[in-house]
Amino acid sequence: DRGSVQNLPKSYDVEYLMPVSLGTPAQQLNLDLDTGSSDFWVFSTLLKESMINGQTLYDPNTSTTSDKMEGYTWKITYGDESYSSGDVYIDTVTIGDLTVSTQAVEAAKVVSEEFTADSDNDGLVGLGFGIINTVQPYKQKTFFEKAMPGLDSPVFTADLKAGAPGRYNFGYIDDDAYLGNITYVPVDSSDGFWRWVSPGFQVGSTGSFNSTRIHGIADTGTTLLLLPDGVCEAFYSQIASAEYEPSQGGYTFECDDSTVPDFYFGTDNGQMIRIPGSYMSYSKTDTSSQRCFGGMQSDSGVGFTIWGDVALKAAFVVFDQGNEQLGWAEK
Ligand SMILES: O[C@H]1CN[C@@H](c2nc(-c3ccc(C(F)(F)F)cc3)no2)C1
Repeated sequence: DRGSVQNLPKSYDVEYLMPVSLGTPAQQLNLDLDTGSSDFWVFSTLLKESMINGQTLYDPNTSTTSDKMEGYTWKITYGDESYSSGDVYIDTVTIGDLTVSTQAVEAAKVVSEEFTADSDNDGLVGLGFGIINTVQPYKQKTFFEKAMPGLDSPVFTADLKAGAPGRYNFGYIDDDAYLGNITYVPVDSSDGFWRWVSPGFQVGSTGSFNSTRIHGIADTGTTLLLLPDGVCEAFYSQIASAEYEPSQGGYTFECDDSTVPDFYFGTDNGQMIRIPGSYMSYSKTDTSSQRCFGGMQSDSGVGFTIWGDVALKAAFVVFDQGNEQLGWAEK
């Protein structure tokens, strides 16, 4: 079996949403696929009105295939301190023609103000590893873990694009979606993340390769590229107008600065992925100024590197759960 679904970036590629069908008759919601968490949760009719702001709600009571998991609850907090919690139902879920008939659907009863404010986002599909699922008393499998046994191949792929629709595929690798070869690196899933080690980085096409092992996770749900301070300093030192502005929350530079270099990160045996300099001007810091917030920022607040959308949208990425490895290819 296999599936394929288009993903759509929101403005500034802050997050990528995909259509998902839940229940019978099908209820279609737009969800955020997040490889950095492992809960499948949705805005639902269990929410108070004050927490809803245009989102599409999953209504378990009108689905003829839903069953409430009595006594089961969930509560999750994300990297930006946003959170949600609620009850759990079993129902059928279809993503890109791939159906899981008994998915644990976590129906929100409470969401934080950040989720309420994000009116396009109807919930998250966590495709990290199930050991970090938050459902109590017994954790539940991710959509991919439920689908995996029936798939042609135990993989899903992420093809995120800058300011354009991309695609998530399940169960197969589309050889027309990338250039050259896919380089695989081992994944340590013990903390539930897609954690891998990059051998180093290079700033600019003429820069030297810096061999320094960078431990981090591939996280489709994080917008930016969060890297060790030394790497950020090496990159921003090459940009004439770059400043570290704690008041703005990190590195900024003039949006029209023509000295912004490309950034390359190593995967394995000499392969590097090139992130175009244009991906590094994330957003205007405020309406008046012509300064942009950098797409690369320090990971010091997190404790490990996060290869978020700024990096992932430069590559074709294979999340190979069957073999616990990540595949990287140029595109
Ligand atoms: O926790 C880590 C796991 N992956 C990262 C992640 N963060 C979110 C998120 C999405 C939407 C919102 C909100 F809508 F603005 F509230 C907040 C956080 N989704 O994945 C961070």
